[in-house]
Amino acid sequence: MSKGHTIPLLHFARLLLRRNFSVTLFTTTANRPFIADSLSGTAASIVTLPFTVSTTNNDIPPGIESTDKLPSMSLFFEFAMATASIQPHFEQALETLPRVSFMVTDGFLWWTLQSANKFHIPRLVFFGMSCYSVSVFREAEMQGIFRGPQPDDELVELTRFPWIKICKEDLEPSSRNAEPGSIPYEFNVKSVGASVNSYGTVVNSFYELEPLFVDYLKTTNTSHKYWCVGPLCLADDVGSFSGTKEPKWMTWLHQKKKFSVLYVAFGSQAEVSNEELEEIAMGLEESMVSFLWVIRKKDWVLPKGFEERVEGRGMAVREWVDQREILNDERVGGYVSHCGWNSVVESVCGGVPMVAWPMMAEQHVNARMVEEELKVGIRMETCDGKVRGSVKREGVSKCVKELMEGERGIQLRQNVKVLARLARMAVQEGGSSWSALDHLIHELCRKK
Ligand SMILES: O=c1ccn([C@@H]2O[C@H](COP(=O)(O)OP(=O)(O)O[C@H]3O[C@H](CO)[C@@H](O)[C@H](O)[C@H]3O)[C@@H](O)[C@H]2O)c(=O)[nH]1
Repeated sequence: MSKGHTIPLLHFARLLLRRNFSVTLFTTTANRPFIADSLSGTAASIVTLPFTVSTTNNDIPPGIESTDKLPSMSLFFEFAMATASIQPHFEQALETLPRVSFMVTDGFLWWTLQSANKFHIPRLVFFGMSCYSVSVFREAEMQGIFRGPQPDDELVELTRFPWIKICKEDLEPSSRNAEPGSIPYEFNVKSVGASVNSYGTVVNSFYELEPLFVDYLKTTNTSHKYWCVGPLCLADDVGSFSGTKEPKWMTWLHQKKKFSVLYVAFGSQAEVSNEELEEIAMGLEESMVSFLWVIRKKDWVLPKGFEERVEGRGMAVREWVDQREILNDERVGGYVSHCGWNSVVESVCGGVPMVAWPMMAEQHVNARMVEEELKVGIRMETCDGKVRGSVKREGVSKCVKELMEGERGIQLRQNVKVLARLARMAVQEGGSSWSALDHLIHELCRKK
């Protein structure tokens, strides 16, 4: 019930359909059109379950069934906890299905493990995170870094991976400071507990991207399996989600030169403040680079005269775009990204280097991976150099110029192109992700 989780799961469904599996998608009323649209023309069945949010203080208006529609992401934990009301409907529907080989459910829907156990169906978890971030969080947790006495922004070396240094600020404050008994704490305990006790995890990644971390997860927890079957975004032809009429931004993009356009977008749910939007606008204007900027916020007004001043060179849109199509266009030469894992993977597959500007969830650790481990991006400069420090127009302008016009940008583009090639090889017949899916199918279907 979050676009960043739904989209890769839909791609995974396509992979299974292509291998002649019969696939049933469970969703809720308001989410059904998105799912049905994405899977149109396939043989997937869709089951719609009712969802009524009932929270203690009624902060979540009725009819909200996806995190990108929440009035504020601070309501996320209440929203996620409320999904447990779907469980009886889910189980009723499971009773009507023919024999099920396995279920793949979102890591946030912890209660699906109980249902899976009741019906003797192996549950595979999908969290949508990289093996790098799961490994880093696990090691940091075991070393007690997030509860240590050091200042929030002091970097601490991971004993297991000594070249990686992280600080408390790399973990979301709502998780770091969650008190036992609080909703965030209970939610984390439930979802992590259910995940650990599930049969295995499906990962939207590929072995060659992060071999050390895939091996680490596989060897440190032998009772739980990991299958890297990605990049899942390659399961679908680019552009297959779009309608028939070319959107105005694609027509605009098609008039530009190779590698000349900077794409700026922050995923489906990050909350960018009005002050930050103002700094982005002014930074992009000052940089003189050509840009395509997706502003999700409907009620924020662009600075006076901005559109006239950047006319021809820059375009700002508020619609839902086909991001994969944009990142696969050779005219796009850089991406200012919040580092949601899907966006990182899509950027890698498109061969597009990044300016990493993490905002929430595990994105700060993803940003470290992008810059320090994969070497396919630079970190957005904050005014005080701190991980969660504020970003000003000078930082925006400097970083995007470095990416689009500097020597470092050229090197990063070369690095990411290598990974893009490896990504394609991984999903081809005989590639690592192809084989991982073979093993998954063989193991779970033979088990039945
Ligand atoms: O206009 C838009 C906006 C988004 N997208 C797509 O939406 C997805 C967004 O996913 P992601 O980049 O991962 O960002 P979030 O939506 O913020 O994802 C959440 O889920 C991810 C997977 O768990 C986490 O890595 C993130 O931190 C978390 O915020 C991607 O496939 C984008 O291509 C579009 O196609 N068009």
